[in-house]
Amino acid sequence: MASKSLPSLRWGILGTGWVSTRFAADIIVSHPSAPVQHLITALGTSSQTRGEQFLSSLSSASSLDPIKPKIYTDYSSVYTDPEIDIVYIGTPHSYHKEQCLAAIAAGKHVLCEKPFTINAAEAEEVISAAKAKGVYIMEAVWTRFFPLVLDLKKMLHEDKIIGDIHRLTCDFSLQKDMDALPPTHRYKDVNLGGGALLDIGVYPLMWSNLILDGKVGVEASHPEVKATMVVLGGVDYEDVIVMKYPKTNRIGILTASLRARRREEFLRVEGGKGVITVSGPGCSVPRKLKIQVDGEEEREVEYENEGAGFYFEADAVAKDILEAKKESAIVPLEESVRMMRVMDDIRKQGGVEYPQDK
Ligand SMILES: NC(=O)C1=CN([C@@H]2O[C@H](COP(=O)(O)OP(=O)(O)OC[C@H]3O[C@@H](n4cnc5c(N)ncnc54)[C@H](OP(=O)(O)O)[C@@H]3O)[C@@H](O)[C@H]2O)C=CC1
Ligand SMILES: O=C1OC[C@@H](O)[C@H](O)[C@H]1O
Repeated sequence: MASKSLPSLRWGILGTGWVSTRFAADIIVSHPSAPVQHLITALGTSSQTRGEQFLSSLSSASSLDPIKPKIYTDYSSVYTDPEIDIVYIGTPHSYHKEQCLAAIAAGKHVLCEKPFTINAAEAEEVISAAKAKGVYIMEAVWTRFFPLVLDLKKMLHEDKIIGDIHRLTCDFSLQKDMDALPPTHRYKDVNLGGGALLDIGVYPLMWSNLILDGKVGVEASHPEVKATMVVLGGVDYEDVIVMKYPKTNRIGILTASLRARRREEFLRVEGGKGVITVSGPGCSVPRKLKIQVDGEEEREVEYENEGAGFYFEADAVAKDILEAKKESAIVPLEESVRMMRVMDDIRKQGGVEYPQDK
């Protein structure tokens, strides 16, 4: 259990699906560096049964004490509950905008799953509302908070261990049986923001910006983007994206697929003095660096963490809120808008249009 002397951050979780389950399980376990005790105060779900299943699935249910989460079968009760400080949005992409706006209007802080919204116009609307209300909001780009990523940034950009970075390749593929999924599945339904780009293509784009640009938000430059997609039923199953960063003279080839085999080694960065590759169970979950520097013995660095590792981002959010910040320096709001603009451009080139674009 977390020390009783820690302040608490009271979460309301929207949606009881895949990511909410993992997020909740990770944050209720106390970690030595946690700046707060994370408390899950309430769930918003479409059904009482799903809410109960969600709570019983949390492996260490005892650490949910001293507060037993309330189950609301309407999401709106989460926004108005005075015992909630922050709303975590773990629902399909197309709900993000309206749920962010509703939570903000109720004066709650927000951590919203990636992609932040469906397009840049929606992202701008949410950010304006959060700024007007004076609440904290962040897109849950959890990968940026892994210690491996913080170390890699230092190796590449401060210590420059592979010299000038020239190019990278990055892939995120999930081998889904797309034919077997119902048309209403969030991977397939154009009304839910279906397709590979918004769901998993966001991660290769994140690595590309992180490595080839090195800056985020207003400090980052505007890359040139060329893209093509395989579009079936109105959504992209396959994406190939070429990124060029004129300011740094770096280039990247990014791929995402909902029907190709997952690659353990998903990222390769090449520089003038060496190569670094990154592997893990998914492009979102980096676990191992392989470092090859010219003239040195190759070495591997493995990173382990409890659970999936969502507590790194949750702790960073808690720290920001304790410090009365309104946005994250690691995932600033302008970076989320920039990502949405790049994805708008990629979709335009690839031929994917959502109802929200009209
Ligand atoms: N950071 C990360 O690693 C990950 C992030 N994500 C992001 O999280 C979001 C949710 O993804 P994921 O958890 O995989 O999705 P799931 O389909 O597993 O869960 C989504 C939940 O949202 C609620 N919901 C509300 N309306 C709908 C609807 N029309 N269709 C389906 N569900 C609905 C349901 O909860 P209920 O019935 O309880 O209301 C459902 O369980 C996405 O935006 C995705 O990009 C997803 C996976 C990993
Ligand atoms: O963010 C994600 O990472 C894991 C994938 O399985 C999921 O579809 C995606 O939303």
